[in-house]
Amino acid sequence: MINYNVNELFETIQGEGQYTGTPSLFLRLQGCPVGCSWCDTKQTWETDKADETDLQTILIKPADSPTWTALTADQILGIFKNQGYTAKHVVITGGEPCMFDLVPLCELLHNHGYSTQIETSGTFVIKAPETTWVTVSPKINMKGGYEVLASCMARANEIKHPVAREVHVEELEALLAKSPINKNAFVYLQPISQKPSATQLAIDTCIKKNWRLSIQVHKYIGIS
Ligand SMILES: C[S@@+](CC[C@H](N)C(=O)[O-])C[C@H]1O[C@@H](n2cnc3c(N)ncnc32)[C@H](O)[C@@H]1O
Ligand SMILES: Nc1nc2[nH]cc(C(=O)O)c2c(=O)[nH]1
Ligand code: SF4
Ligand SMILES: [Mg+2]
Repeated sequence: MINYNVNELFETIQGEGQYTGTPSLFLRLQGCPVGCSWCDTKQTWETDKADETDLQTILIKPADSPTWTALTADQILGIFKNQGYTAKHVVITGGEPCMFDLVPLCELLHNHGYSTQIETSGTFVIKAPETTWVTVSPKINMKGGYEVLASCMARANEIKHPVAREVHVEELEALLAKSPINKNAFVYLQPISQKPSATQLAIDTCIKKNWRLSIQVHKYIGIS
């Protein structure tokens, strides 16, 4: 049975991409080797045995921390059912969730009436059912290898690319030119860290390219 290392589990409103505004159960998995300099969840990078804790500590986490607990798919479903949550959309993020085989977890959730979405960097093979909504935020020139990234791009329901400078737009254009995406997939630009110059770049480029804008709504309204 697969153990998923869980950093956080909470109910909120999806703040990014196509599902923005959707009440969602967030499952943040521990571990990511990619190392983006601007990453807003650096507390998830290392899976240190000394940071292993119990479920109650994870459920009441008051602030970002590297603590995690190992849970099976059945335990995660049990928590979703027993916590009094109303959201029926589950967002699996991290860290890098595709370090885990997400098929058994997503299938179990689908069988119990939940929809699922994963947020991934495109640096690991995506192991999730066909009906899982896949958000790929491609980590270009990072560890992982091009073949994996290309297969993730082809699988994506949406591409969501963080930008702060023109070079980030150019690297996405270069990737899209050599790496086909689904004809129904959406392309989003997301300003890095709410910087006004990044937001302006994203606005201007989205209008020019007919792409979509994803601002991290949760950060503007001060929710997790
Ligand atoms: C924290 S990552 C976790 C999932 C996965 N590792 C990934 O990168 O997609 C979730 C999303 O937040 C984005 N992100 C991370 N730090 C950001 C920042 N400072 N500003 C804007 N977006 C950020 C990522 O690119 C990704 O789309
Ligand atoms: N509200 C909210 N929406 C989000 N969308 C993607 C997030 C992430 O950290 O992956 C995130 C998050 O941390 N909070
Ligand atoms: S891949 Fe995702 S979690 Fe990993 S460092 Fe980059 S933004 Fe952070
Ligand atoms: Mg976040």
